[in-house]
Amino acid sequence: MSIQVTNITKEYGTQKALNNVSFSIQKGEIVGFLGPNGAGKSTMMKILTTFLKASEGDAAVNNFNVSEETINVQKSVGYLPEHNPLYLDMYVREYLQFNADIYKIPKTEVEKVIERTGLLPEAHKKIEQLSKGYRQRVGLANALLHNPEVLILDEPTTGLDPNQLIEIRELIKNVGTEKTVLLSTHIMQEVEAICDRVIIINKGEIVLDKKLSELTKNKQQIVEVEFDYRVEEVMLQRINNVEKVENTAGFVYQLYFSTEKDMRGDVFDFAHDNGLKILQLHQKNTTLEKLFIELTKD
Ligand SMILES: Nc1ncnc2c1ncn2[C@@H]1O[C@H](COP(=O)(O)OP(=O)(O)OP(=O)(O)O)[C@@H](O)[C@H]1O
Repeated sequence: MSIQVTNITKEYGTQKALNNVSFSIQKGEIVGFLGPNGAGKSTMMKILTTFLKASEGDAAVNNFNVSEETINVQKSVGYLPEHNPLYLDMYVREYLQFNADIYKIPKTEVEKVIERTGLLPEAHKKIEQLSKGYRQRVGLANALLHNPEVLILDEPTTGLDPNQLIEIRELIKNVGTEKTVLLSTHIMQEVEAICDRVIIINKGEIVLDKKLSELTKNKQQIVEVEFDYRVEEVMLQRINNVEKVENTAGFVYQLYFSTEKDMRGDVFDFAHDNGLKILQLHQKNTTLEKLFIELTKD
């Protein structure tokens, strides 16, 4: 098992940030740790990376106990903290070489991670000159330097613009083909885009732990479609299995279906039969979003 958490409780004074939390993550899984602000995500990650001690319970990373075998845990884990601390006046390559020296990592590894994280064009720049997306890449490169088996990423895409977001997600997905990844986020689409499994935490307790493939088996489905022309909602209601139609903007419609069948083909046929052009068409899975709201509301 890559990560094993058993009945972890963490108290800050009288406040319980984590309450009897247990889960395990197998080698090679990419798991999204999803929860609203203050749910306890960072606290859990700090315990797994040995920065904090739990008040009660036990955890192991790569089969090393976090309170007894801290050095081995640190060797096994690459950690990107929420507020990625960087020495802004250092150059990218210099910063990574500096960290490699501290941990006695060969310089050749620095070049490997620079290449792997797409930092080559920026490696000669000062960190302060980099965009937020590239700074996150530096953080990720730093977390990968010692080639750890497990990556723990605390909100790695917060504050990134849509292009950077896609790039960093791709990078994480790529890295995740070889490593176990636990990443925290508030963003459901992120989990859907990157993860195999989702753990939702609310007020220090796990409220859901499921494979994404199990969630998508759900029968609810929304197809969002943009036509080149206005369409009467009663017309759209004629498409098979439509339960509800919403005109969300201009000629954009959300069609709610209650079936496992992928309905995009039927929407395409509808457009074709009615002489409409489709400007965009995609299927949205509402399950995770609905579950999140349901499970984390007060
Ligand atoms: N050092 C601390 N001292 C006291 N309380 C703390 C400390 N760190 C966190 N907390 C509290 O513990 C709870 C969980 O915080 P944590 O940072 O783990 O949540 P989170 O899910 O990571 O939130 P966010 O998404 O906002 O980063 C919060 O109520 C927070 O205020």
